[in-house]
Amino acid sequence: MKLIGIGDLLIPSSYIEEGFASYRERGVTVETVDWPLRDYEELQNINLRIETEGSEAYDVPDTLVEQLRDAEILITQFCPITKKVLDACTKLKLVGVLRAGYENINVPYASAKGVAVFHTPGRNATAVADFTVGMLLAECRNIAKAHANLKEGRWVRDYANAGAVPDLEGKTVGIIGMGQVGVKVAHRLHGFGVHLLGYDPYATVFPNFVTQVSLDDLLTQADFVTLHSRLSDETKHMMNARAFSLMKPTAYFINTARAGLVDEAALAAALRDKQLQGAALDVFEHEPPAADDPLVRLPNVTITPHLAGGTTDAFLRSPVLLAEAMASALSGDRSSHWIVR
Ligand SMILES: NC(=O)c1ccc[n+]([C@@H]2O[C@H](COP(=O)([O-])OP(=O)(O)OC[C@H]3O[C@@H](n4cnc5c(N)ncnc54)[C@H](O)[C@@H]3O)[C@@H](O)[C@H]2O)c1
Ligand SMILES: O=C(O)[C@H](O)[C@H](O)COP(=O)(O)O
Repeated sequence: MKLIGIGDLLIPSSYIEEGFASYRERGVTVETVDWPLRDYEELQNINLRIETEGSEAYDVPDTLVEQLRDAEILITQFCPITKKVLDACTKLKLVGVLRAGYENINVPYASAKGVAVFHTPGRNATAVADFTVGMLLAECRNIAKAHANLKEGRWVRDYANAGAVPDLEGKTVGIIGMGQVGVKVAHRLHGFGVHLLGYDPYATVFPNFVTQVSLDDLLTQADFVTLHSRLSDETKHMMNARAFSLMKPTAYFINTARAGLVDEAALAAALRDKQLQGAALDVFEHEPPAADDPLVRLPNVTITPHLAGGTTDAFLRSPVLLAEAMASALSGDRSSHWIVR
């Protein structure tokens, strides 16, 4: 069997080779190629989504397709596996995507050809959970704003929340979405002595120190609301003007998940009108946001450029997790719950 991994800027070929090294002992030839992208900005500017069969925005270069032809197993992170790739790779049996999301894979077309697609849920949940706690503290304790000021030579000790700077201990944190990231955020914050509320209509198991509540109860009671659901038609703009109006005027909102979960205009209005104390955001509808975007300009917002999932450990771990998940499939087993169905 031949496995070909497509390395990119975030998960290079060497990480894929390392992650799948044990496959060599199982008689699999492991080769890698590089997706010819020049920089990370180019990656962000390519529309990687394959909405439906036949509507594929990205034309995989012919030179790359030629290098993939012999693959029986293809591993990719962001490189789209389009109809063109799937038609060219006539021996293909398995595709592994080094991400939780798989919108860059033409899953319906792969399935129709009998090719199983694996994904890697939770691969960077540790990274995002750590970062979320950092963002929460950064905003309510003005860490990033003070750092920026002092770097510019300004000794500023009062910020938008002057007179209302909180301790975490004893406060209430509401977690929306108790999946891979949400649960890890709960475990981290438990150590701060906060009361934890959780809302997730689909999660079956909540940690025993998280009280399961309705979304409205969470929004009304929490001093901090942190968002960790996945973006779907159902969750798009779940944080809208009504949701922000339910929150305490002293409360903070943190989003390290997806911008589409939030009505950004409603959030900016709530922050400007002091319906909310502050926000910390890692994700934006337009990345990068315009310099005059209110969420960039407002004084009660801490912002970062979509950094939450980006630890070296997460990038190194992704091929290892995927290799473990796909191992039983080498002998034809198609029962893994990491197969996209
Ligand atoms: N900023 C970054 O760098 C970065 C990196 C990785 C992941 N993410 C994002 O973080 C978020 C969480 O990722 P994850 O791995 O924990 O996903 P996950 O799929 O494990 O968890 C998502 C949870 O959302 C829940 N959910 C679905 N509909 C809901 C609703 N209507 N209300 C509340 N909860 C609902 C699901 O039941 C699930 O438990 C995702 O949006 C993901 O795209 C961001
Ligand atoms: O940076 C992120 O948000 C994610 O790591 C990236 O966009 C895709 O990762 P996924 O959630 O699909 O694993």
